[in-house]
Amino acid sequence: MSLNQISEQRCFDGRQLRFKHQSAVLHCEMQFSVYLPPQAASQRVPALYWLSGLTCTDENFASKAGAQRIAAELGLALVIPDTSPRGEGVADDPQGSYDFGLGAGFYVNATEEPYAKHYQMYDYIVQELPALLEAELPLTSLRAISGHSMGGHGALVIGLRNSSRYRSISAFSPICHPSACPWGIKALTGYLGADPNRWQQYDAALLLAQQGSDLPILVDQGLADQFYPEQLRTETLLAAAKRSGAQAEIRLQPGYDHSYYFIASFIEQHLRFHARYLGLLAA
Ligand SMILES: N[C@@H](CCC(=O)N[C@@H](CSC=O)C(=O)NCC(=O)O)C(=O)O
Repeated sequence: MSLNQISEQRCFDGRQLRFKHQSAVLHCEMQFSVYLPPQAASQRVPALYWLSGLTCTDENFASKAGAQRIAAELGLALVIPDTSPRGEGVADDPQGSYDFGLGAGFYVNATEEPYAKHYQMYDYIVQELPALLEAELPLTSLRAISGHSMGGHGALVIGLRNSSRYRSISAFSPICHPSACPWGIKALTGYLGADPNRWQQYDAALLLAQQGSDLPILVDQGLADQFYPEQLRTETLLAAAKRSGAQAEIRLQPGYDHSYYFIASFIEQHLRFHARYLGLLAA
């Protein structure tokens, strides 16, 4: 067993678990959380991968979103990775700011020094973690992907680029067009270098406009979000969906901000959306 369990709590007759493991891709020890619904005691279950935002660890979503009750009802596992590599020797932002480096891996494979050795979060989420978890835990290979803000960007990019590995994509308040917002430009320059041509593979609005989507997409964006529209650029995703004819529902929700109160308000709808495409609910 290459997973070391750190903690366990009973939750809606299922198990809220936390593990650590040595990541070969990230070259460091990582922690992540998993919720196993009660059905996982007797059978393998599909999983929703949740990618969190800037400053988060694997604990924010597990403790704030209130997703476990519906996940237990549906028979859906929740896999909640950390947001960056961690530990001594992992380079951070030189200024120690919250939007780059530790807690801000942006789900890319870095090519620039001193980040390239550890900041390989794209491969960690797409390849290493599912392979590990499907070998060690009662999970099927049916997956969906979702996330918030930086994690919404990660979910959209990873889902769009890996349509054979997921059944559906959703996002809350995603950074839609990182090539053209302050958070994104800082991160993509730092991890990938100054050439914007290298950023396109990690830009959901550009990917969606160019290739459309083989997967259904659900996005919720609060209209009282302090980062909307400057950082999130939701209008670019709306335009890309329209242009490509993708099966994308992008909802603007009056009064909601960027917080986990917003996520908690709509997470049930996102879980039921994914459950339909994972075969857990009638279409
Ligand atoms: N500290 C920053 C804002 C940090 C922040 O709002 N983080 C969000 C995600 S933002 C995009 O990726 C978050 O999820 N925080 C954790 C939580 O539990 O709310 C600032 O001061 O502006």
